[in-house]
Formats: sequence, structure tokens, C-alpha cells
Amino acid sequence: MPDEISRLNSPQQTSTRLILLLLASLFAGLLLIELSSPHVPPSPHYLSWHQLLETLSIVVSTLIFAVGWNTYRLHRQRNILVVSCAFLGVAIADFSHMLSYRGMPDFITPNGIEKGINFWLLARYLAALALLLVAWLPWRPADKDGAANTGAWRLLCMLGMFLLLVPAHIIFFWFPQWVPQTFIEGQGLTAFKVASEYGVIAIHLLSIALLARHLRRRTGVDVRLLMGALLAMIMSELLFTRYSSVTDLYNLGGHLYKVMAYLVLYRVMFVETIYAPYRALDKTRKHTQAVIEAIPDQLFELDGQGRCLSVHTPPQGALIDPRNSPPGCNLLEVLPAEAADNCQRALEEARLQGFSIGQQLLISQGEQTRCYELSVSTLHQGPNTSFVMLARDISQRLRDQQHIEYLAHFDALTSLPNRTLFASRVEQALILCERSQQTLAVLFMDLDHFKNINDLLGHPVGDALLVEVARRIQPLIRDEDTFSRQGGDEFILVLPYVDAQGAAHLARHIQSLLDQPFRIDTHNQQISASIGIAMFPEDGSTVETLARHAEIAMYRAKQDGRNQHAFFTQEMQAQSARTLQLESALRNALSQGELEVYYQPQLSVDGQLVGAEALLRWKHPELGFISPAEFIPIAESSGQILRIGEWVLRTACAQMQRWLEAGYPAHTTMAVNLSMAQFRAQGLLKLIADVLQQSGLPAHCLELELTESVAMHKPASVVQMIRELRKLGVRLAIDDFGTGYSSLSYLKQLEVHKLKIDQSFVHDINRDGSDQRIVQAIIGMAHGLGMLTIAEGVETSEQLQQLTLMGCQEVQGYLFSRPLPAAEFDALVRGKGLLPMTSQA
Ligand SMILES: Nc1nc2c(ncn2[C@@H]2O[C@@H]3COP(=O)(O)O[C@H]4[C@@H](O)[C@H](n5cnc6c(=O)[nH]c(N)nc65)O[C@@H]4COP(=O)(O)O[C@H]3[C@H]2O)c(=O)[nH]1
Repeated sequence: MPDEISRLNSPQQTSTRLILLLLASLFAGLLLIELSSPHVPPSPHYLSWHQLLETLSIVVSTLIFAVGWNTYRLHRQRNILVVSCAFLGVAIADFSHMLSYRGMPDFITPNGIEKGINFWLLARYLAALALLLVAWLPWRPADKDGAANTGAWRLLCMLGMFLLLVPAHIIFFWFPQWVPQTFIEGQGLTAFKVASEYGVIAIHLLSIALLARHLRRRTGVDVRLLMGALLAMIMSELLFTRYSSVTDLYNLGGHLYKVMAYLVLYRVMFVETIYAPYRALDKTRKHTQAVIEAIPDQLFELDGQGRCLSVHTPPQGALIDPRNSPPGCNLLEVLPAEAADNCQRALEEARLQGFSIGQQLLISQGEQTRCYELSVSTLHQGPNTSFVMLARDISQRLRDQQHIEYLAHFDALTSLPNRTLFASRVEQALILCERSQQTLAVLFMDLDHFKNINDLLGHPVGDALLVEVARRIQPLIRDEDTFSRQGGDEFILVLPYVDAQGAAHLARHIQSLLDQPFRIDTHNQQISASIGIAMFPEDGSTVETLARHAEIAMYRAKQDGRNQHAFFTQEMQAQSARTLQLESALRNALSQGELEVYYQPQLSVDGQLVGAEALLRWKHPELGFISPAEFIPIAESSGQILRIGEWVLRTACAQMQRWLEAGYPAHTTMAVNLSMAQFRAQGLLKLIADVLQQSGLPAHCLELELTESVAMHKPASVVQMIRELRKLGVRLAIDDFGTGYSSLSYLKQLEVHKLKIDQSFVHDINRDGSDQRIVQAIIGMAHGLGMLTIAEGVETSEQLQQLTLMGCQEVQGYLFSRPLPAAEFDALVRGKGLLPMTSQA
């Protein structure tokens, strides 16, 4: 049935075509009747024709009544109920009209033309007024109050109809004189009769006008078809205004048109009450089917015993294979025992409360175990209970959940506990140690120069190294210990019931294990670690304190030369407190005028001034002079170096420009230290250009000093940046040269102007043969690459002599002067005659 219906066109299309066809043929029929009527004599068999047509009309009217009346409970459209009841009335009135027709045996009282016309008009007005009501009232369901109210409405309507029909029949049978005359024998229809027919036509026209409002709206009813029925009724009425004999062609045509109009009306009622619900049902069925097809779960319809009434199987992840489990098989018998029990439980639950969600079934499939989650709802309750059950394969979801839980507690790279798990485990360990009054050791381990490995060899190598480090240390860890990665190259080991001696022993063991080279891809990688140790209860009683103190101790191990371990001490605590104090004091140092730039002369080996190095000084009102070696790293780590470094740059450049204006040689340079953060900061080029422009200092008089470690960081970007700086015209020097690992080829790419030999090599240059060889190699390399060399930290004339002999071109150190405030620097330069004679002002 639904398929048959789906083959039908939409009601809109059907009605438009039907209406046009019907109206065209009815109109043609009208013309035909009009033209042929004078030539067609009244039919001698008219009574039979009349009976036939009226019977048809009564049958159709009864059908209209039947479909509307019987389906009212489903559609609850009051309009349809009104039409239905009215057409019951029409059927009865037409029946009375047929039986009262002249020529028929007397129907209760003697028959006659007027008696027949009276019943006729009653039927027509009933139909017309009912349809007017329908066109006027809105089309919507009566109410949602249930069957009781529905029955009451039907009864009311039916009663109303009989209240109208019964008195009308009584009048037409026994008091016909109360009704105006409608037909005069020999003359034909009276004006009243014709006017009455026009009245019916007027009501129909009014209905059409009212219906036209709904043409563009979506109403429940097929408005076009209804309008068509009304037009057919109008044509029928027109014919009835024209007849002069009850047996002529007009009369016959009018009856025929009436039957056709009622047939169209019946179709409207049929579509609305029977076809439309089926169509909606079909639509719902298709929709449901599409939804089922889209469901990635296996869907079962089961009876009360668990037998499969129907199964929808998705392409993947089915609970049971439908090929092995034909329809009608009992699901509970097909499933493994434990899964069947759970399934049974879900069905019971659904039977009791209407639904069941969340029962899980574990099914072994070869090597794998899959997990299914059931959702069951009860379709029918009672003796014929049936269920709809969805079995969703949640194996992947469970795996993902497990993975997420794993990631929440373990480090994805090394599979070691992460910070979260570490914290909870250590808390437990601390409680146990406290109870048993035992010690606990926290080891904070940081790999030395790990950043360089990441930068030079790439992150994949760095990651592989971290994994290997973890793997090497893992066998040293006991069950009660916690070995975790905190992020980056930092690891923490927590060892309950271990004393200081044991902790030191483990630290040494770890360091000796790391001493062995690591093979990563094709690289043989050497790494070491600095380890800080904090002990419970002496160094703290909480996880955070112990970890922080162990970290402070680790920094001390780094300061002391790396690849060693250090225990946390109170002195370190004080140091760390001082770091915090300095960090906060430094924030206001610039605005409070506590910072000053000192200048240290840089000379050629024959004693002429070639430049000055700007060195920052901080005099704190309470703490006194604080060494740059102490506060510069703090400024770097707290991010203040950018602000402070810019100020140094501007002050030093402005100073050198003033000195140049005061007669210093035009090539005198101002060397300014650039820290890593400054060098890597966005906008360095713009800043330098701006400083030069503001101060007026020629670019070649500014020399930027980068330490070798800065130059080594991310070599490719450093080379690029140095090129950009060279384009600006500024000079570049590599500070502390010899302490890093610059290769000759890398140095060549850097294209700096000057190498600054680190003072650690200068210090023992007269005593230590290896320092001499290093310095000689640096000078030789610089010469080879066309770079100048300057030695810093020259304190004695022997050192100067040695450096001169080795070919070093420039020197700087306490032998000539300590760093001085600008005025003292100038006085010194002039006092000692460090400027060429021509420059002396
Ligand atoms: N023993 C000895 N030392 C000598 C001798 N001649 C000079 N010095 C010291 O050696 C350091 C040379 O500066 P540096 O290597 O750039 O090392 C500097 C530099 O890295 C950093 N620094 C200083 N000022 C600034 C600055 O404005 N910006 C940045 N980024 N770093 C700065 O702080 C470090 C330390 O600066 P200072 O304490 O001023 O220490 C200076 C200087 O006073 C000598 O004959 N013997």
C-alpha cells in the first residue's frame, strides 16, 4: 500500500491538473447542453435516469459522510466532521427528494414536483452552508482532549443535523403550504425557486472567495480540489435555474453535474482523511528507514523471549553476524553465556521501567575482546512484549578513554608518571614516611646542555634521547619509588625510606649510567645530568617544597660545573630568596636611577684607544653595588633585560656620539653586550636603526657583543640575523670566545668583525701552555677569517706582552683601567693620552 501511494503524485499537482480538466470538460458540457437543449425532447425514461443519478449522488454523499465520520478520531478536524454530518443530511434529503419525485409512488404523503423541489433545495442549502462553514473556519485539529471529547463532538454534529432534517421533513410532508411556491405547472419554475438556486450559487461563490485566501498557504485540505467541487456545484445550480420541465435536458444535466461535484468533494475528503495520513505514514516510514540506515549500531527488534523479530546490521561493528543468526533465532542463545546474562538483565530492566541504558557486553572475537553497550526500549507492554535494542560497539571509545586516562597520568613520550600522578604518589609516600618516621629523598635531575642537542640535532633526536635516558634509569627504580618526567629535560625521582647517603649513591649511579654514550639514529650522543637533592623531613614536608628545594640544589650543581649532584642547603635557600629580592628590586631600578653605564677602554696593543665597552652597574640603596654577573641573569630570566638592555644601548650610543663630537677618532667603537633574549626579540633591527638615528652615532661605531653561546643558539637564524645587522652597518663581536663549541665552518658563516678571547684563557697565558695554544689557535683562526681579536681581562704587562707576541691586535683589562663612569673614562682617556695627538682637544 505505501508503495502504491508513493507512486501517486503530490496532491497539489494532482488537484491542479484534475481541476483544470474537470472545469474544462464541465464548461464544454454546459455549452453543449445549452446548444442542444431546444432540440432534445424530454426523455420518456427520465424517471429511471433521475433515480440512477440520485442514487449515485446519495451513495457519494454517504461515502463523504462515512470517511469523515469514521476517521474523525484520527484527524480530529472539526471542519471534516461538519462536512460529513452535513452530507449525511444531504444524502437523506436527496433520498427524500428522489422518493418524492413526480412519477414515483407516494412517499408518506402524495408526491409532486414541489415536494421534490423542497427536499432538493434542503439538500442543496445543507451542502452549500456546510461548505461555506468549512471555507470560513480555520483548518486545525479540534483539541487534544482525547476520545471522550471526540465522541461528544460527533454526537453534537449528528444531533444538529437531525434537528434540522426532522422538522424540515415534517413541514415538507404535512405543511407544504408554509413553503413558498417553487413550480407552476405549465409555466415552470417560480421566481422563488430560481432565486433560491441563485442563493445556493452565491453561497458557493462566497465559499470560493474564502477558500482563495488559503491557496498559497499550507492547509490540511486540498483547496484547489475543493474549489473545483464548488465550481462544479455552481454549474449544476446554473442548469437548475434553466429548466422548464422536470424531465428536460437542463434538469438531467444538473443532476449529472451534481454527482460529479460530489465525487470531487469525496476525493477531497478521501485525500484529507485517508490518503494524507497514509502519505504521512509512508514519509515517516522512509524517514525512520533512513535513520536506521544511518545508525552505526546493530538494531534488533526482539520479542519478550529475546527472539529476533528483525535485525538491522551496520557495515561494521555488529554484535552478532546476521548470516549465522537467521531471523527468529533467540539472541540470548546466540550470545556467550555472560553476555546473554547481561542482555537478559537489560531486557528485564526495560520491561520494568520502559527502557534500559548502559548494560555492557564483552565478546571475544579471535584475539580481540570487543565491548558493546546496549540501549533497550519497550515497544509493546503486556503479553506480547517486544523491545527495540541498540547494540553499540564501544571498543574504540573505551580504548580512547583508557588512552586519555593514561595521558592524564603518564608522560606520552617516556611513559613515566607525569606531574599529576607524581604529586598523588608522593603525597602517599610522604604520609607513609611520616608515620614510620623515615626519611625520603627527592632528586631533581636536569640534563646538561640538552637545549643545544634539540637546537643542533632537532627535536626528534632530543625526544629519542629523553626516552633513552628514562629507559636507562628505570631499572634503578624500586616499586615504592616514583620516577617522573616534569616536562622538557627535567625528571624527578622520589625515594621513600632512603637517607642522604642512599640518595647521593643513586645520584652517582645515574650519572655513571648517563656517562655511556647514547646511540640515537646514527649519532653517538654524550649527555650528562645535574642533580639536586632535597631530604624529608629536614628540607621540607610537602611535595611542592621538597621539589622546589631539590630544583634549587640542581641549579647549584649546574653552577658548580654541571654533571654533579648537590644537596639542598639553607644557604641555597637564602640565595634563592636573594634572587627573588633582586628580581623585584630590579623592576624599579631604572626608574629610581639606580642603574648606570660604566665604560671600560679597549686599546690597540700599542696603547691607542680603539673603543669602549659599555658595562651596566646597579647601585641599590640598601644592598649596595650588585654585580652584573648576578643581576643580568635575573634580568634575563624575569624578562626585564629587554627594557634594561634598550636603555643601555641608547645611553651608550648617545655617550659615544658625544665623545665623537668632542674629538674622539671617528672609528672609535662602543661595544654593547646583547643578551640572548634581546638578540632573539622581534624588532631588534628596528630598535638598532632607531637608536642610531636618535643618537646620530654612525653605524660602524656601534659594536654588538654576542656571547659564543648566543651565537651557537639556532645557528641558521643567527647567521641570518647577523647578516641583517651587518646590512645596517654595525659591527659584531663574539664575546667569551673559546668557551663554546663554534666550528671553523660555522664561524666562517657568521662573518663577524671581532673575536673576543675569553679572560679565562688570558689569565694564565704566561703559565699554562694549553691556554697559550688555545689563544694562539683563536688568533690564527681569526686572522685566517679576516677577523680582529681582542683579549679581555688583561691584568699584567706580561699578559700584554705575550698577547702582542701572539698577534692579538686589541686588549682590554684592569691593566689599563677598570670600567668607569663616563666622566672618569673621558678624564682617563685624556689624562693618559690614549687618543691620537690630533684628536686631543
Ligand atoms: N677579573 C677581571 N675582570 C675584568 C677585567 N677587565 C674587565 N673585566 C670584567 O670582565 C667583564 C667583561 O664583560 P663581559 O665578558 O661582557 O661580561 C659581562 C656581560 O656579560 C654582563 N653585562 C654587563 N653589562 C651588561 C649589559 O649592559 N648588557 C648585558 N646583556 N650584559 C651585560 O655581565 C658580565 C659581567 O660584567 P662585569 O662585572 O662588568 O665584568 C666585566 C668587566 O668588568 C680584568 O682585567 N680582570
